[in-house]
Amino acid sequence: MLRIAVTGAAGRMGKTLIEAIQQAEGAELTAAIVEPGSSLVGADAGELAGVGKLGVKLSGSLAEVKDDFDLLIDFTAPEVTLQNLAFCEAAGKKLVVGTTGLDTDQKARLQQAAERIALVFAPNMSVGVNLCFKLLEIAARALGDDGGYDIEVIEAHHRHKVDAPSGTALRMGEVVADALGRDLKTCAVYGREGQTGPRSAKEIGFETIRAGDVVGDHTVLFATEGERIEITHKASSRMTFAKGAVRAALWLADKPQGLFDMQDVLNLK
Ligand SMILES: NC(=O)C1=CN([C@@H]2O[C@H](COP(=O)(O)OP(=O)(O)OC[C@H]3O[C@@H](n4cnc5c(N)ncnc54)[C@H](OP(=O)(O)O)[C@@H]3O)[C@@H](O)[C@H]2O)C=CC1
Ligand SMILES: O=C(O)C1=N[C@H](C(=O)O)C[C@H](O)C1
Repeated sequence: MLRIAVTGAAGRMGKTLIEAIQQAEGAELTAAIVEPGSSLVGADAGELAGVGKLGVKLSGSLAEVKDDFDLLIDFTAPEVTLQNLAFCEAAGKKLVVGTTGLDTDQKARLQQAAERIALVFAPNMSVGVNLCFKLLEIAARALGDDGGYDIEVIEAHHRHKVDAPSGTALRMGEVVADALGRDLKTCAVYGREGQTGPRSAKEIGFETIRAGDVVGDHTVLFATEGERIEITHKASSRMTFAKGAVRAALWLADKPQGLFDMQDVLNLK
Protein backbone atom coordinates (compact mmCIF):
# COMPACT_ATOMS: atom_id res chain seq x y z
CA MET A 1 0.00 0.00 0.00
CA LEU A 2 1.47 3.39 -1.04
CA ARG A 3 1.52 5.77 1.93
CA ILE A 4 0.68 9.28 0.71
CA ALA A 5 1.04 12.67 2.41
CA VAL A 6 -0.76 15.80 1.16
CA THR A 7 0.55 19.35 1.70
CA GLY A 8 -1.81 22.32 1.48
CA ALA A 9 -4.40 19.93 2.92
CA ALA A 10 -6.85 22.74 3.70
CA GLY A 11 -6.75 24.15 0.17
CA ARG A 12 -9.25 23.57 -2.64
CA MET A 13 -7.08 20.85 -4.17
CA GLY A 14 -5.81 19.56 -0.82
CA LYS A 15 -9.31 18.63 0.36
CA THR A 16 -10.18 17.07 -3.00
CA LEU A 17 -6.95 15.05 -2.91
CA ILE A 18 -7.81 13.65 0.52
CA GLU A 19 -11.15 12.47 -0.89
CA ALA A 20 -9.52 11.01 -4.04
CA ILE A 21 -6.89 9.09 -2.04
CA GLN A 22 -9.59 7.69 0.21
CA GLN A 23 -11.40 6.34 -2.89
CA ALA A 24 -8.24 4.90 -4.52
CA GLU A 25 -7.12 1.28 -4.42
CA GLY A 26 -3.48 0.69 -3.51
CA ALA A 27 -3.00 4.04 -1.78
CA GLU A 28 -3.79 5.44 1.64
CA LEU A 29 -3.57 8.87 3.22
CA THR A 30 -1.11 8.66 6.10
CA ALA A 31 -0.22 12.34 6.63
CA ALA A 32 -1.76 15.72 5.87
CA ILE A 33 0.00 19.04 6.35
CA VAL A 34 -1.40 22.54 6.77
CA GLU A 35 0.41 25.83 7.32
CA PRO A 36 2.54 25.94 10.48
CA GLY A 37 0.54 27.58 13.28
CA SER A 38 -2.81 26.93 11.57
CA SER A 39 -5.76 26.52 13.94
CA LEU A 40 -6.49 23.28 12.03
CA VAL A 41 -3.40 21.47 13.38
CA GLY A 42 -4.59 18.38 15.27
CA ALA A 43 -7.98 18.19 13.52
CA ASP A 44 -8.88 15.07 11.51
CA ALA A 45 -7.97 15.30 7.78
CA GLY A 46 -11.02 13.31 6.70
CA GLU A 47 -13.39 15.54 8.64
CA LEU A 48 -11.75 18.62 7.07
CA ALA A 49 -12.30 17.12 3.60
CA GLY A 50 -15.89 16.14 4.39
CA VAL A 51 -15.33 12.38 4.01
CA GLY A 52 -15.67 11.40 7.67
CA LYS A 53 -13.02 10.60 10.26
CA LEU A 54 -9.85 9.00 8.80
CA GLY A 55 -7.70 8.94 11.93
CA VAL A 56 -5.07 11.14 10.24
CA LYS A 57 -4.33 14.27 12.26
CA LEU A 58 -3.43 17.48 10.41
CA SER A 59 0.18 18.38 11.07
CA GLY A 60 1.92 21.78 10.93
CA SER A 61 5.18 20.44 9.45
CA LEU A 62 6.47 17.74 7.14
CA ALA A 63 9.35 16.98 9.52
CA GLU A 64 6.87 15.87 12.20
CA VAL A 65 5.45 13.15 9.90
CA LYS A 66 8.74 12.22 8.19
CA ASP A 67 8.42 8.48 8.90
CA ASP A 68 4.73 8.25 8.09
CA PHE A 69 4.72 8.48 4.28
CA ASP A 70 6.47 7.35 1.06
CA LEU A 71 5.21 9.95 -1.41
CA LEU A 72 4.07 13.56 -1.11
CA ILE A 73 1.40 15.22 -3.28
CA ASP A 74 1.88 18.98 -3.33
CA PHE A 75 -0.60 21.49 -4.75
CA THR A 76 0.32 24.70 -2.89
CA ALA A 77 2.32 27.73 -4.06
CA PRO A 78 5.77 27.90 -5.75
CA GLU A 79 7.81 28.89 -2.65
CA VAL A 80 6.07 26.26 -0.51
CA THR A 81 6.58 23.61 -3.20
CA LEU A 82 10.30 24.42 -3.35
CA GLN A 83 10.62 24.00 0.44
CA ASN A 84 8.76 20.70 0.24
CA LEU A 85 10.97 19.60 -2.66
CA ALA A 86 14.10 20.20 -0.54
CA PHE A 87 12.56 18.15 2.26
CA CYS A 88 11.66 15.25 -0.06
CA GLU A 89 15.08 15.29 -1.70
CA ALA A 90 16.84 15.10 1.68
CA ALA A 91 14.46 12.44 3.03
CA GLY A 92 14.33 10.33 -0.17
CA LYS A 93 10.55 10.73 -0.66
CA LYS A 94 8.80 10.60 -4.04
CA LEU A 95 6.85 13.71 -5.08
CA VAL A 96 3.87 14.65 -7.27
CA VAL A 97 3.73 18.42 -7.90
CA GLY A 98 0.63 20.13 -9.31
CA THR A 99 1.54 23.67 -8.25
CA THR A 100 1.65 26.16 -11.15
CA GLY A 101 3.41 29.51 -11.54
CA LEU A 102 6.96 28.18 -10.98
CA ASP A 103 9.67 30.30 -12.62
CA THR A 104 12.55 28.94 -14.71
CA ASP A 105 14.92 28.61 -11.72
CA GLN A 106 12.28 26.81 -9.67
CA LYS A 107 11.65 24.36 -12.51
CA ALA A 108 15.42 23.80 -12.78
CA ARG A 109 15.45 22.83 -9.08
CA LEU A 110 12.87 20.12 -9.82
CA GLN A 111 15.08 18.80 -12.61
CA GLN A 112 18.08 18.79 -10.27
CA ALA A 113 16.23 16.98 -7.48
CA ALA A 114 15.10 14.34 -9.99
CA GLU A 115 18.67 13.02 -10.03
CA ARG A 116 17.96 11.66 -6.53
CA ILE A 117 14.19 11.20 -6.26
CA ALA A 118 11.27 10.35 -8.56
CA LEU A 119 8.95 13.25 -9.43
CA VAL A 120 5.85 13.90 -11.52
CA PHE A 121 5.36 17.61 -12.30
CA ALA A 122 2.41 18.66 -14.48
CA PRO A 123 0.35 21.85 -14.74
CA ASN A 124 -2.78 19.80 -15.29
CA MET A 125 -3.36 16.24 -14.10
CA SER A 126 -6.62 15.60 -15.96
CA VAL A 127 -6.70 12.92 -18.65
CA GLY A 128 -8.69 15.25 -20.93
CA VAL A 129 -6.21 18.11 -20.87
CA ASN A 130 -3.31 15.76 -21.50
CA LEU A 131 -5.15 14.32 -24.47
CA CYS A 132 -5.68 17.91 -25.67
CA PHE A 133 -1.90 18.49 -25.54
CA LYS A 134 -1.55 15.60 -27.98
CA LEU A 135 -4.37 16.89 -30.21
CA LEU A 136 -2.78 20.35 -30.23
CA GLU A 137 0.53 18.94 -31.40
CA ILE A 138 -1.23 17.13 -34.26
CA ALA A 139 -3.29 20.21 -35.18
CA ALA A 140 -0.32 22.57 -35.14
CA ARG A 141 1.79 20.25 -37.33
CA ALA A 142 -1.07 19.72 -39.79
CA LEU A 143 -1.88 23.44 -40.09
CA GLY A 144 1.82 24.35 -40.34
CA ASP A 145 3.96 27.33 -39.42
CA ASP A 146 3.17 29.17 -42.67
CA GLY A 147 -0.41 27.93 -43.01
CA GLY A 148 -1.87 31.35 -42.24
CA TYR A 149 -3.56 30.31 -39.00
CA ASP A 150 -3.56 32.79 -36.09
CA ILE A 151 -3.19 31.03 -32.73
CA GLU A 152 -4.76 32.25 -29.48
CA VAL A 153 -4.97 30.51 -26.09
CA ILE A 154 -7.96 31.53 -23.96
CA GLU A 155 -8.38 30.38 -20.36
CA ALA A 156 -10.93 31.02 -17.60
CA HIS A 157 -10.61 30.23 -13.88
CA HIS A 158 -12.24 31.07 -10.53
CA ARG A 159 -11.72 34.42 -8.84
CA HIS A 160 -9.24 33.00 -6.28
CA LYS A 161 -6.58 31.90 -8.77
CA VAL A 162 -3.32 33.78 -8.17
CA ASP A 163 -1.23 33.05 -11.29
CA ALA A 164 -1.89 34.02 -14.92
CA PRO A 165 -1.95 32.73 -17.54
CA SER A 166 -2.67 29.32 -16.06
CA GLY A 167 0.07 26.69 -16.11
CA THR A 168 -2.09 24.68 -18.51
CA ALA A 169 -2.47 27.60 -20.95
CA LEU A 170 1.28 28.16 -20.93
CA ARG A 171 1.92 24.45 -21.58
CA MET A 172 -0.63 24.52 -24.45
CA GLY A 173 1.29 27.48 -25.91
CA GLU A 174 4.58 25.59 -25.53
CA VAL A 175 3.20 22.47 -27.20
CA VAL A 176 1.97 24.48 -30.20
CA ALA A 177 5.12 26.63 -30.41
CA ASP A 178 7.38 23.54 -30.26
CA ALA A 179 5.36 21.78 -32.98
CA LEU A 180 5.76 24.86 -35.21
CA GLY A 181 9.44 25.44 -34.44
CA ARG A 182 8.68 28.75 -32.67
CA ASP A 183 10.10 29.94 -29.34
CA LEU A 184 7.25 30.80 -26.96
CA LYS A 185 9.52 33.20 -25.03
CA THR A 186 9.71 35.46 -28.07
CA CYS A 187 6.37 34.87 -29.80
CA ALA A 188 3.94 35.01 -26.83
CA VAL A 189 1.70 38.07 -26.48
CA TYR A 190 -0.09 38.37 -23.12
CA GLY A 191 -3.36 40.34 -23.38
CA ARG A 192 -3.83 43.34 -25.65
CA GLU A 193 -4.78 46.95 -24.97
CA GLY A 194 -4.78 50.29 -26.80
CA GLN A 195 -3.36 50.94 -30.27
CA THR A 196 -1.77 47.54 -30.76
CA GLY A 197 -1.60 47.63 -34.55
CA PRO A 198 -2.59 44.56 -36.55
CA ARG A 199 -1.74 41.14 -35.27
CA SER A 200 1.58 39.68 -36.42
CA ALA A 201 1.41 36.30 -38.17
CA LYS A 202 3.63 34.30 -35.80
CA GLU A 203 2.52 35.52 -32.41
CA ILE A 204 0.68 33.22 -29.98
CA GLY A 205 -1.79 35.26 -27.95
CA PHE A 206 -2.96 34.53 -24.39
CA GLU A 207 -6.19 35.83 -22.88
CA THR A 208 -7.13 35.31 -19.24
CA ILE A 209 -10.55 35.43 -17.57
CA ARG A 210 -10.94 35.33 -13.77
CA ALA A 211 -14.53 35.03 -12.57
CA GLY A 212 -16.76 33.31 -10.03
CA ASP A 213 -16.27 29.60 -9.47
CA VAL A 214 -14.98 28.47 -12.89
CA VAL A 215 -12.96 25.29 -12.21
CA GLY A 216 -10.83 25.60 -15.36
CA ASP A 217 -11.62 26.17 -19.06
CA HIS A 218 -9.02 26.21 -21.84
CA THR A 219 -9.43 26.83 -25.57
CA VAL A 220 -6.80 27.00 -28.28
CA LEU A 221 -8.09 28.78 -31.35
CA PHE A 222 -6.57 28.36 -34.81
CA ALA A 223 -8.19 30.97 -37.07
CA THR A 224 -7.68 31.89 -40.72
CA GLU A 225 -9.79 33.53 -43.39
CA GLY A 226 -12.77 31.27 -43.95
CA GLU A 227 -12.53 28.95 -40.94
CA ARG A 228 -11.74 28.50 -37.26
CA ILE A 229 -10.69 25.39 -35.36
CA GLU A 230 -11.09 25.32 -31.58
CA ILE A 231 -9.72 22.69 -29.22
CA THR A 232 -11.46 23.13 -25.87
CA HIS A 233 -11.33 21.45 -22.49
CA LYS A 234 -13.68 22.33 -19.61
CA ALA A 235 -13.17 20.94 -16.12
CA SER A 236 -16.35 20.85 -14.06
CA SER A 237 -14.88 19.25 -10.92
CA ARG A 238 -11.47 19.37 -9.20
CA MET A 239 -11.82 15.61 -8.73
CA THR A 240 -10.55 15.18 -12.31
CA PHE A 241 -7.20 16.76 -11.28
CA ALA A 242 -7.08 14.89 -7.96
CA LYS A 243 -7.71 11.49 -9.54
CA GLY A 244 -4.94 12.22 -12.04
CA ALA A 245 -2.54 13.11 -9.22
CA VAL A 246 -3.30 9.84 -7.39
CA ARG A 247 -2.82 7.94 -10.66
CA ALA A 248 0.56 9.68 -11.05
CA ALA A 249 1.48 8.73 -7.47
CA LEU A 250 0.71 5.04 -8.04
CA TRP A 251 2.60 5.11 -11.37
CA LEU A 252 5.63 6.65 -9.62
CA ALA A 253 5.73 3.99 -6.90
CA ASP A 254 8.33 1.79 -8.65
CA LYS A 255 10.42 4.60 -10.17
CA PRO A 256 13.70 5.19 -8.28
CA GLN A 257 14.38 8.70 -9.68
CA GLY A 258 13.67 10.97 -12.65
CA LEU A 259 11.40 13.86 -13.66
CA PHE A 260 8.17 12.81 -15.40
CA ASP A 261 4.93 14.49 -16.48
CA MET A 262 1.37 13.29 -17.08
CA GLN A 263 2.21 12.44 -20.70
CA ASP A 264 4.57 9.80 -19.25
CA VAL A 265 1.98 8.58 -16.75
CA LEU A 266 -0.72 8.28 -19.44
CA ASN A 267 1.68 6.82 -22.04
CA LEU A 268 0.94 9.68 -24.44
CA LYS A 269 4.54 10.36 -25.53
N1 LIG B 1 -1.79 20.46 -11.81
C1 LIG B 1 -3.13 20.48 -11.69
O1 LIG B 1 -3.84 19.60 -12.22
C2 LIG B 1 -3.76 21.57 -10.90
C3 LIG B 1 -2.97 22.53 -10.32
N2 LIG B 1 -3.51 23.44 -9.48
C4 LIG B 1 -2.57 24.35 -8.80
O2 LIG B 1 -2.45 23.93 -7.45
C5 LIG B 1 -2.12 25.05 -6.63
C6 LIG B 1 -3.10 25.14 -5.46
O3 LIG B 1 -4.40 25.44 -5.95
P1 LIG B 1 -5.65 25.55 -4.96
O4 LIG B 1 -5.80 24.29 -4.19
O5 LIG B 1 -6.78 26.05 -5.77
O6 LIG B 1 -5.14 26.73 -4.01
P2 LIG B 1 -5.49 26.99 -2.46
O7 LIG B 1 -5.05 28.38 -2.18
O8 LIG B 1 -6.91 26.61 -2.19
O9 LIG B 1 -4.56 25.95 -1.69
C7 LIG B 1 -3.20 26.13 -1.44
C8 LIG B 1 -2.95 25.64 -0.05
O10 LIG B 1 -1.56 25.68 0.30
C9 LIG B 1 -1.49 26.10 1.65
N3 LIG B 1 -0.21 26.57 2.10
C10 LIG B 1 0.34 27.77 1.89
N4 LIG B 1 1.51 27.84 2.53
C11 LIG B 1 1.69 26.66 3.17
C12 LIG B 1 2.71 26.08 3.98
N5 LIG B 1 3.80 26.80 4.30
N6 LIG B 1 2.57 24.83 4.45
C13 LIG B 1 1.48 24.11 4.16
N7 LIG B 1 0.47 24.60 3.40
C14 LIG B 1 0.59 25.84 2.89
C15 LIG B 1 -2.55 27.16 1.74
O11 LIG B 1 -2.88 27.43 3.07
P3 LIG B 1 -3.75 28.77 3.42
O12 LIG B 1 -5.12 28.48 2.95
O13 LIG B 1 -3.63 28.83 4.91
O14 LIG B 1 -3.09 29.91 2.71
C16 LIG B 1 -3.69 26.50 0.99
O15 LIG B 1 -4.45 25.69 1.84
C17 LIG B 1 -2.11 26.26 -7.56
O16 LIG B 1 -0.80 26.51 -7.99
C18 LIG B 1 -2.97 25.78 -8.75
O17 LIG B 1 -2.69 26.46 -9.94
C19 LIG B 1 -4.84 23.47 -9.21
C20 LIG B 1 -5.68 22.56 -9.77
C21 LIG B 1 -5.20 21.54 -10.69
O1 LIG C 1 -5.65 27.08 -10.05
C1 LIG C 1 -6.47 26.27 -10.56
O2 LIG C 1 -7.62 26.13 -10.12
C2 LIG C 1 -6.00 25.44 -11.67
N1 LIG C 1 -4.76 25.53 -12.03
C3 LIG C 1 -4.09 24.78 -13.03
C4 LIG C 1 -3.41 25.69 -14.03
O3 LIG C 1 -2.91 26.77 -13.66
O4 LIG C 1 -3.33 25.32 -15.20
C5 LIG C 1 -4.92 23.68 -13.62
C6 LIG C 1 -6.40 23.86 -13.60
O5 LIG C 1 -6.82 24.52 -14.74
C7 LIG C 1 -6.94 24.51 -12.33
